[in-house]
Amino acid sequence: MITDKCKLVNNNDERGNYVVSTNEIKVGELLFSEESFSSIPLEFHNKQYCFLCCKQSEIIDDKNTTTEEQTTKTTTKDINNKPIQCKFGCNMWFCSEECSNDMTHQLECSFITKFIESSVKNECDVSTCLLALRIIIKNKIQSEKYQETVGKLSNQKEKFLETNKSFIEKYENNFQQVFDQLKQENSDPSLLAIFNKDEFIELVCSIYVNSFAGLSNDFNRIPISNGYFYKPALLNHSCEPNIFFTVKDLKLEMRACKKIEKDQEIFDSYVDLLLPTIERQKILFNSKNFICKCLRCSDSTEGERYISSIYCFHCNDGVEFISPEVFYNTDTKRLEENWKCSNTTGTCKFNEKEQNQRNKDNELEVILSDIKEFKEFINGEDLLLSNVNSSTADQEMPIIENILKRLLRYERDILSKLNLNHQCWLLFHLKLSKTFEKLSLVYNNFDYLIQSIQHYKEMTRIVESILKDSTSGELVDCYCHLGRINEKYLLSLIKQRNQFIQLKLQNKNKEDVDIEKLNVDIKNLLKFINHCYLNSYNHSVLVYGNNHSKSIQLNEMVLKSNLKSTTTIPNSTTSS
Ligand SMILES: C[S@@+](CC[C@H](N)C(=O)[O-])C[C@H]1O[C@@H](n2cnc3c(N)ncnc32)[C@H](O)[C@@H]1O
Repeated sequence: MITDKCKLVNNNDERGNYVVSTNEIKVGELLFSEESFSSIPLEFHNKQYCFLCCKQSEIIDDKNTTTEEQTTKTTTKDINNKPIQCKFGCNMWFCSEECSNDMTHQLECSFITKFIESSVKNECDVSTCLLALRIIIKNKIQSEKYQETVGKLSNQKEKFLETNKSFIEKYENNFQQVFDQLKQENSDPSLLAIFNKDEFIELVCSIYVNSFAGLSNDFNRIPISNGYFYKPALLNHSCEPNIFFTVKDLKLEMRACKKIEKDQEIFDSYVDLLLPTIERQKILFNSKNFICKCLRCSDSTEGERYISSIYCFHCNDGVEFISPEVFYNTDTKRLEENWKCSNTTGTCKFNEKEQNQRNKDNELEVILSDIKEFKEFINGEDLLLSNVNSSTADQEMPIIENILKRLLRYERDILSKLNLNHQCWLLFHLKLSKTFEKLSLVYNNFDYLIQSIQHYKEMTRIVESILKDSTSGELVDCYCHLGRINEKYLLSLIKQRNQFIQLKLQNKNKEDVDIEKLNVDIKNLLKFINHCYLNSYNHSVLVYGNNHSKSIQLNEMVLKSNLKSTTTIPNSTTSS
């Protein structure tokens, strides 16, 4: 038994050991709560994250500006905890004296700068190297705990040697260079004796396969830490998982995101579920050494999600789609796609061709290359948008207009050929929603906000249809943000209505404005905002639990936007 709800099953096939439930588990029920053996913040130079416990503290910036995200993560306790810089030499930041004086850190301190520099030079992942270093030291201090937990995780080095030998060599070189340098500098031999290359490499492989990312506590969910846990690492992967995990500081919690029957296998997901099959499979193959055979991966339509599907250019009826089946080619040793049309009547010319010809079809190749170009374009423009503000807007506007024009051209020429759930549509709606929201802020313009809302709604629809019957952190964020942008729209509407009333009172209103209709619109909008926050809250309680800061915050937003508790429609100065 791992907990009272699940047990480990020993198994020798390629999937290895796995975990099954011992009872029926309801959606939202907590399966595990475990503190990591060791963790490392990803932004290790940033004073906002404690280098030891990864806790995120609030930094009040010099200009005293508070963004939406900053507000969400502020807590009174955090503000009181001023970051402390390491006094042993590495200059990292800690949340408290206790963390900065920790024995593990004192022992690792003199290695840190060298490991960072060498890892960058050798193109090794710095956080993985720092985490391996910390685990080795902690193993010496808490060897019993190590042996009983993470020390039992299966060895992953052999699999990496089989599939990715150069990966191992890269990390071996890195380790060797750091230690040669330390020896030359006459570092304390008793300290150097703690480390050996084999243990380091085994840990690096294990961290790649078994570690868990902690995401920021705001609604952007940016990866901020890498943690090494025991029980959670026993779970196998599925692209249709039945649990959702969250990491906060050092603690990982897993909750059921679907109902789990007794004796059913428990799966988490090692990848972003909004990605199409080929991208998920590449990540799993390259960093976790296996090919996923779950139902979603085995079906070219991804269980009718159609994230990679293209309208069939032969059937041309808007009903049939060409979709890829992903497979591992043992000759090329690569993951490849086999394309096929969904038309089963035998009338599709695309399907009449041999598989090889289908994959090399000219028209298909053009669309796939267009998709690639579109994705490169979408990923390249974020920086520009984040820099725009009212003072620079006039200079930036021509560039933004150009981006919008290009996006609309892509919509007409490329996206119109893709299923409405295609990954490109998701990226397109997200990008346009962000762009219009930014523009509405800079120009205080109503129409931009409406467009931003429309695109975000469509994006939320796609996310929902990908996640299907499952609850998830992504849905918490989607509904919360949808509520937020609608709230901005609500404020604009109220402001407009109040202006009309003022003008009417002064008999200056030349337009025949229907104030009653505006009031109904405002009421309906408030209802919709409440519905968004309620949805977000309901998902949050299931995936993060009642006491999580997001659930508490969302509960307040639900109450605030509840029409029944709001006796009058809020005016523009009191509502927020
Ligand atoms: C975090 S471990 C999970 C526990 C593992 N089965 C064990 O015995 O230690 C991840 C490794 O398990 C295997 N694995 C996990 N999910 C799998 C799946 N869906 N299909 C095949 N192998 C899988 C892969 O070898 C992967 O690198």
